[in-house]
Amino acid sequence: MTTALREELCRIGHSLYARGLTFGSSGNISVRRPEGGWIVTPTNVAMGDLDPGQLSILDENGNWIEGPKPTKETFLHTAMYGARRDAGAVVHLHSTHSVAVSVLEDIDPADVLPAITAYYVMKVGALRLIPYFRPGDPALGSTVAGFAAKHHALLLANHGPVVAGADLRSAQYATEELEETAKLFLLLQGHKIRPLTPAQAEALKTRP
Ligand SMILES: O=C(O)[C@@H](O)C(=O)COP(=O)(O)O
Ligand SMILES: [Zn+2]
Repeated sequence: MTTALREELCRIGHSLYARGLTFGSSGNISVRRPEGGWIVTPTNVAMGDLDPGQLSILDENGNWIEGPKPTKETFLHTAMYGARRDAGAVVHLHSTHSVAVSVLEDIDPADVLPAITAYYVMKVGALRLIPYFRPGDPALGSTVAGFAAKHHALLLANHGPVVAGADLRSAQYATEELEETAKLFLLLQGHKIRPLTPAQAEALKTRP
């Protein structure tokens, strides 16, 4: 099982990198292990170079116990899991349009992007903006912990998205949907838009 999870994590990292959704050695991914603890990406490794045999292992307390040195955002991932007991995976990227939106003045920190499409509402919901912290600053962990229970998708100001999902695929797809919606939002700047109404958005919470 762990071997399959390691391979899946790397396949997703390679795919994200190949499609230009994160660059250089930016971004990090983690997944919960069925036997306890987490598999996380090592620090300073490009998503395109992830190797299933070279991933970091954390125990159930978030301590590094095996493999190469984990991402410097380990506390960010563990803060997400701490607040969301149902989360099985977390993805953080530097996807361009999401980062661009994170820099805009006059966005609503409680709900950064309008409900442009149904798919966005279903995959992301209310996107919370987190104030700027230097990457790797442990103070980011406590701030994130305060919002993550209500929001599985967070946008770190002047940095990028962090998204939790039930499993790797869910976290990946939600992060990709966030990036595409950020792109649409930027494309629509200067245009009058007609987002979904609150009633239309609310109706998406129940399955047809
Ligand atoms: O922006 C940063 O520096 C980190 O958040 C990041 O994306 C990559 O850091 P590592 O995972 O430690 O390589
Ligand atoms: Zn980052």
